[in-house]
Amino acid sequence: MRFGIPVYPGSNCDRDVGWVVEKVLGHEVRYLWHREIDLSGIDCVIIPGGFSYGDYLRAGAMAKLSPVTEAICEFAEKGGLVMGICNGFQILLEAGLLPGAMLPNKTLSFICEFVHLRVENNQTPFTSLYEKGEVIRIPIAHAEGNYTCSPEVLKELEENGQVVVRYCSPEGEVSEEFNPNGSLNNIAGICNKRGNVFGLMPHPERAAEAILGSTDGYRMFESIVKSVLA
Ligand SMILES: NC(=O)CC[C@H](N)C(=O)O
Repeated sequence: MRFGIPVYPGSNCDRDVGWVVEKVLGHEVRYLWHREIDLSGIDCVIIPGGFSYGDYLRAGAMAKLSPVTEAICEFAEKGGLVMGICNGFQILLEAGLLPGAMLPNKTLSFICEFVHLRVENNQTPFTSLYEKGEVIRIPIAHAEGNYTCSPEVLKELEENGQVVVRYCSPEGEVSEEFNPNGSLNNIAGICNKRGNVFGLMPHPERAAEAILGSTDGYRMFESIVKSVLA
């Protein structure tokens, strides 16, 4: 299958995601410069992390206006699979493909560390190869990962199972102590109602090979392949 990876001025994880897709997963990649509008032949879009447009205004606020983002919105509208990692998640929020917004981390600092996540929903195309309730270890690296939304949206996210991964302790306990950035309800990643758009702050591509210290992120890529080729 073929993955599309948009590249905005300031993206910096595009090649990391491309490496995992091509060299580890063994599938095809097409890099999509931010002016690209043709997504034909692409089975899944992965919006990579980084600092698109220097994170000016707000992270993702300017990338929302790029031609490729409009094309990604149309792709998602048609049911195409879209995963946004870190800055990619921020762009999905700004573009309105996912509800809510990001605030600066509660620490008011950039955080780069391994965290634990509890898989809350394994009925998505991105998480089907995990167990429900499984605890995985994946790194975060961001300054604006403090997810927020209205009480109504939060209720809806929780009731619909749209909270896909949550920050937790190594044993799976969800509490303020194990919330690195202040995110509402320890939310680390959410999907849309339809389930074809998924955004998360942690970086699965940085936990996809043993040499990186964890392979827990790899099954997200494998889950996508399974759902597209099944
Ligand atoms: N690795 C990333 O994508 C993080 C950068 C992100 N723009 C931030 O909040 O700092």
